[in-house]
Amino acid sequence: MSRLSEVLDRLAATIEARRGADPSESWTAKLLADPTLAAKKLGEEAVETVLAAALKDRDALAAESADVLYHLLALLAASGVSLDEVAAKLEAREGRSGVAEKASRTP
Ligand SMILES: N=c1c2ncn([C@@H]3O[C@H](COP(=O)(O)OP(=O)(O)OP(=O)(O)O)[C@@H](O)[C@H]3O)c2ncn1[C@@H]1O[C@H](COP(=O)(O)O)[C@@H](O)[C@H]1O
Repeated sequence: MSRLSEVLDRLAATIEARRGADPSESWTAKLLADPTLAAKKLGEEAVETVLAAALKDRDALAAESADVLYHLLALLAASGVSLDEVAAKLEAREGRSGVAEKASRTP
């Protein structure tokens, strides 16, 4: 398993463990209690990621990417979408050509 897979697994478990925790003491618990807030924060972090890339700021790009991954995991947990469901979507795309698929959808 890659280092990223391992840390994401640990983070997902930490997020699950925050269910029912006091939102005034845990940002994660606050996101879990409010999927709309989680979606908004994910959008903000995505924009900050795009800006970091545009500025060619490698360190900021890595840091903002970490924010995106954390907030995506929190949004999925808040919305009741399991990581297995996301994995199934990715698995279904394995081996397919993105370019060919896009072309087949274009009249
Ligand atoms: N990985 C994170 C993580 N990444 C970001 N954040 C929080 O997400 C919030 C982002 O909000 P803002 O964008 O408003 O804050 P900001 O990023 O400081 O502001 P900008 O620099 O973006 O303007 C901040 O409060 C960060 O602390 C995180 N909060 C928690 N975790 C993980 O979740 C675990 C549980 O933490 P609790 O949330 O405290 O239970 C932690 O041990 C970490 O592993």
